[in-house]
Amino acid sequence: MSESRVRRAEIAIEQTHVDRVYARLAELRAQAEAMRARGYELGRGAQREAVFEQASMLYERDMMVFHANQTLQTLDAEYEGLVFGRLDHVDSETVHVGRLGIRDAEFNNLVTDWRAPAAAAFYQATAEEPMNVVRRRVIRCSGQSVLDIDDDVLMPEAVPDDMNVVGQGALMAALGRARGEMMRDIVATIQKEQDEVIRAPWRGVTEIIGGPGTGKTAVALHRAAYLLYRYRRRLGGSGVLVVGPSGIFTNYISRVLPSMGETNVELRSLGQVLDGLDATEHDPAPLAAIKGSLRMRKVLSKALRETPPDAPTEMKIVYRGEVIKLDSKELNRVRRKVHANGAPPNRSRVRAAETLLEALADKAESYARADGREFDRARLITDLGERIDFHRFLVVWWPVLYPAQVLRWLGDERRLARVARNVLSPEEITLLAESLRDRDREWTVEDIPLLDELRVLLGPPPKRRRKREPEPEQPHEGQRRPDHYDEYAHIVVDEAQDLSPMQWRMVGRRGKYASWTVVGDPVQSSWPDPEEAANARDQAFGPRAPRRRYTLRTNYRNSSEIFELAARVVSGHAKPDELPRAVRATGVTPEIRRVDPDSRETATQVAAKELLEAVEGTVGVICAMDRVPEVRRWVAGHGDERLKVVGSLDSKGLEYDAVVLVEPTELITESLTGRRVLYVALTRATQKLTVLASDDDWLAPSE
Ligand SMILES: Nc1ncnc2c1ncn2[C@@H]1O[C@H](COP(=O)(O)OP(=O)(O)OP(=O)(O)O)[C@@H](O)[C@H]1O
Repeated sequence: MSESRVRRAEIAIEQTHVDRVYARLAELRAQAEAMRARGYELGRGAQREAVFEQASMLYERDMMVFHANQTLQTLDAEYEGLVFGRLDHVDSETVHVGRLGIRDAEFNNLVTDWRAPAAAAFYQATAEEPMNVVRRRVIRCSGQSVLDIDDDVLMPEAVPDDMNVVGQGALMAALGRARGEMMRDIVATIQKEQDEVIRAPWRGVTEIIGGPGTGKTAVALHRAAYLLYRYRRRLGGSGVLVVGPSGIFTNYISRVLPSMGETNVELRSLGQVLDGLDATEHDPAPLAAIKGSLRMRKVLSKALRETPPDAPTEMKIVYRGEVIKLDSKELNRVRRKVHANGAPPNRSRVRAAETLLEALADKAESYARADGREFDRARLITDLGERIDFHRFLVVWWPVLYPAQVLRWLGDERRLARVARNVLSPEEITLLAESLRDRDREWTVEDIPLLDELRVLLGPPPKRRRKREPEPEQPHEGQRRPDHYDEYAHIVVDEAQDLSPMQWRMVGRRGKYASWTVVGDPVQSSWPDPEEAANARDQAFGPRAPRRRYTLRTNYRNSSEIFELAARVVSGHAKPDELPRAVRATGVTPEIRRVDPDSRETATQVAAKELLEAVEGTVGVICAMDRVPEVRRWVAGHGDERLKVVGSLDSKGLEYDAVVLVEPTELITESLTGRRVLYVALTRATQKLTVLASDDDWLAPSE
């Protein structure tokens, strides 16, 4: 038989199996629907029963509806190719591997979940250690149709006569495929070194180190899916948080987990970690360095002890015909005394009232003593403590403080200089005050950890009393995170090398009892003080957390030609063994075009057009952050959805079929860690790269 007929015949065999799987899926769905309906029915019946039966029926109803909903949620996920693999074992047993485990009515496995131990050989078997697998087959589907198959023979000596082997290289085929706007899952082609990381124990801290394109992000997301599958009880309730560098990035990876049926995962960019805020803009590098440094803790904790700008500087209250007065010095003394207790200000209202009353009593006592009068201290304290004018004063003198308000106070340079004395330099104080002064300015990504720090330092504002409304009766729809609960059971931090110490504190707060998967490439780091960040990071993990570290060494993204150029640019900043090995040669070398500044716009338009024509998938135009609006205007005319303009810092973690890189030297000069940012930008393309440069500085051997 010719190769193509064999292939067609084998595809037909797999199609028959896939058809059985979908038929069974429809049955399971119908059963789950019926169960849910029965559950509701039971609930209605319960209302007529005596209290005891009622309670047990309602419980049963809740459980039925809960399980039915969970099953439906799993069955309804939009699986891209439910079945994607098959193992033929030496004893002729076959196992189909998929995104979900499905059994037939007799409890035989139709599909084994990729995360189950029985599927591990799909990723771990090699020719050296075949784990009794004769043939490993990758099945590529679109919806319910089998498009293609690809086989690996692991035990050539054990191939039976009637076993056909088709094609070769599912991995290379996957790597060469066009990229879309969203990252895809890699369940069908996870490599052995990656699988080890995915299935590593859940406790403690799992660090994934590796160069660009080594699949760190993909592996971390698959690990989250794996952990949720294996430890659903432990992790399901308080959930998994994935923190990425930018909104563009979290959007880019947002389809991966749902495509594996996992929805109990929260994806947040660093600008979104604090509930209710969504910062996207970055501060310039020198300012970001100040705001990210641990020194800001000192500044903030001093700032909130200051007198609020609008607070009265004097208190006068009339008691029994006499005016008792506290001047600003005396009031400040009272304030200091309350703060000396160390409790958050929003929790110190009562103490502030008591201390103020004591100060008023001291004052009145001194007047009385001077006049030789009798004085009833306890009486004065009780009387004044009940007076409305005393409380009116208290709410403006010791107001409830909100993080945004306190941070804005520091826009007043004199105030900032007072609280940052000996902590920040005068230049730093000027720079920071200037950035916080403008009230119309949106919060930046770097402001968010400061606001979060203040949130904790200030304590929660007292709750307004509201009339309690009865909760509407609802059967619970599965394990849900409680609202406003900001702790997680597992936290994945991507691009961890860039987190500032203050950002580590913010993320650490959400994982006091969590286990961690931390992803990074030290060579891509854009944070200037790695040691300070490492300490903050260790604090976030907790001192006793067991740690394991994995290094991924194969670059699956870039063609070897593209990666060679990137490696050259960063050579002075990385040890040779820190750079990964790109496995896919395309024969297409990157193009470096010399453009003078006047022709930049046209050159960008031309290069973008060429690349859009040359590749099937996405094209990214990467430039310095400052240049983004201008470059967006230049290429707006293309009107092609596949074309995206992105600033250097926002390009982290993303990838495109082809990239136009505009003025590489500008990427070096705009950031504190220069060449590393350029290295990131140069490693975004899978197939083609065009660099437009008006100078050669970026190519010069680095210091
Ligand atoms: N085993 C695999 N099979 C198929 N594709 C893979 C595999 N491993 C990685 N890839 C692909 O390689 C590309 C790079 O992966 P990913 O973005 O996870 O790398 P990264 O290490 O996080 O990169 P960077 O640090 O540069 O952002 C992605 O398109 C991913 O799907």
